[in-house]
Amino acid sequence: MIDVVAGLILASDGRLLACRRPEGKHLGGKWEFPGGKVEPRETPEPALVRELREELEITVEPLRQLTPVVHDYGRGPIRLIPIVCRITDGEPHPHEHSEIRWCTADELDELDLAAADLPILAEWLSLPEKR
Ligand SMILES: Nc1nc2c([nH]c(=O)n2[C@H]2C[C@H](O)[C@@H](COP(=O)(O)OP(=O)(O)OP(=O)(O)O)O2)c(=O)[nH]1
Repeated sequence: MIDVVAGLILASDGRLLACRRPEGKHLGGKWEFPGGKVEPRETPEPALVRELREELEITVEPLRQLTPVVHDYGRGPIRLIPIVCRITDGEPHPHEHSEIRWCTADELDELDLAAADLPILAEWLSLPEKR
């Protein structure tokens, strides 16, 4: 099982940052919550901080973890670990995505998200307090 962290980056206005995977890559054109694979002997929160520095040039503070989702795209199972976080330093500049967008809950619902992200969005939308 491969562990992948995904950051639900929460802005002060309640929007979340959605990122689009580049064409040509696995799941190209799909939207996701940015993050990546957890390395051996790494734990999810430091992995998220590392990945978001690399991908977006931001520093984040993890706030809380939501329910992990196990999914198989036909290349073996991944465990997608969602972590709500906020930016403590920097503005997002995409290095590995074709597009990034701050989205309200309704806007997220309209995006063509990667399949493994759908239960994560559903949990987020169901939370009475979005923080
Ligand atoms: N980072 C991230 N990956 C996700 C999300 N949803 C989702 O299904 N994935 C999948 C895509 C990949 O199969 C896997 C890890 O993605 P990655 O972006 O870290 O790795 P990668 O591009 O090097 O993946 P790969 O092409 O080598 O498979 O998790 C998500 O919200 N964020």
